[in-house]
Amino acid sequence: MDKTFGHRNRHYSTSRLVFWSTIFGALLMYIVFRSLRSSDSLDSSGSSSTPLHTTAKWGGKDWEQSVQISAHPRSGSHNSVLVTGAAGFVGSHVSAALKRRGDGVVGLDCFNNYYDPSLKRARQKLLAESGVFIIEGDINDSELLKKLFDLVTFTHVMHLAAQAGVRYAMKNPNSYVHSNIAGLVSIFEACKAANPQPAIIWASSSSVYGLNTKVPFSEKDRTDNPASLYAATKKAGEEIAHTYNHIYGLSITGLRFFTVYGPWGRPDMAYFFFTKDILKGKPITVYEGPAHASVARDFTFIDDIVKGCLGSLDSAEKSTGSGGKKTGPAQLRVFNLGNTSPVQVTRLVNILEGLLKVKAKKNVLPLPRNGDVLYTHANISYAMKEFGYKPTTNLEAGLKKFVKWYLDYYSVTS
Ligand SMILES: O=C(O)[C@H]1O[C@H](OP(=O)(O)OP(=O)(O)OC[C@H]2O[C@@H](n3ccc(=O)[nH]c3=O)[C@H](O)[C@@H]2O)[C@H](O)[C@@H](O)[C@H]1O
Repeated sequence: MDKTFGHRNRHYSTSRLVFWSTIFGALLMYIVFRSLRSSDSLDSSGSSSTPLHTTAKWGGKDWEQSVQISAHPRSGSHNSVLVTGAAGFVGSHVSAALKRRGDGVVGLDCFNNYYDPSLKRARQKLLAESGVFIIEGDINDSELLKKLFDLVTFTHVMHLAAQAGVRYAMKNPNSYVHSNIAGLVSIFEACKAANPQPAIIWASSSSVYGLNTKVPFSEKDRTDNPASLYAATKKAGEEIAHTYNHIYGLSITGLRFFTVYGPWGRPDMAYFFFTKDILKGKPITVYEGPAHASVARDFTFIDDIVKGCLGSLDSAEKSTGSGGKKTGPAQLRVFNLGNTSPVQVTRLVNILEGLLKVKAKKNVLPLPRNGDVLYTHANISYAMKEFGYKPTTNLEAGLKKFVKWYLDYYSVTS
């Protein structure tokens, strides 16, 4: 009996072993598959098609205390600012500048993997050392936003979180809808429901000018022909801002940034990966327009952009709504924040070759139909008049500061 059982047992235990090992194997495969998909990091071509937002965790007594301490302004300042995208390029520089002058600053960032998250973590660490707490969370998390507005009476929201990048929009369109449309509405919804309502300054883009031929670009120009989904989501953002201003009395200022560059920049931008590839001896692709026309950008150094962001914040009027109703007309503005002197991309490469002391290996290709435009050029007279915006760093000087940072950060001996 025992034997049979034994035998059966043995037979039974063998079949159980096979059964459970099959289950376990399948489970293991599933876990590996899921973890591969969630850590689906992008190669430089940005091939992932999964939305780049992440589910993050927040809350608890310690967390609430960190938020309130970080949001508290130093004496002499009355600003408590929520900076979304605070671990990003512009967001981290703006957060540091606000904190330096005594404003209370709380950051919010989803730390997605659109580009190397370790760069975002390094920015987060630097900001933590100056007393800026960055919450890991998604701007679409309305629960989180409500909690933040319950904890802090924010005077301003500097909304810089977005899915950036003109060309990547063709690879992962959902990420642009999630961050630049749904995310913007989520922020506006939280602000409209707050009492008192904050004033909002948010990142639009020079790309809204799209295929316009009248240069330099002025805020009064029509922006009806965006050339990329990225540009279209920013243009849509400006229309959405108009409705939240009109209905709820939110004071809203849109900032059309013109190809921002500088230390702690974005690895997905040409000046950054050109530097990396030139140092590695890898070829770079330089686009050219029809009839070999050179492509140009009104490259704007990050320190000038920070001045534009703070000037916009300081000149923003209060919102006029409360409890979801407006009590009077509210301020609605859009500013060009550029350098007013476009430079050809070929010139950018020459400057980098000089700074890096390495000759670039260039492949010249026609500008692909990937959403890129031939040129940008900002008319900044409106921002100049409204709050004295005045860029002071030209491309040579700015790239010198960027290259110095790059060589140090990646501890590359040039
Ligand atoms: O002003 C903005 O609102 C946008 O600025 C930035 O977009 P762009 O101005 O396109 O910058 P970027 O990609 O660095 O290409 C620079 C130049 O290099 C050319 N370019 C690019 C890649 C390449 O391989 N070769 C090349 O010649 C390319 O044709 C272009 O002429 C931000 O990414 C975007 O998020 C948004 O903020």
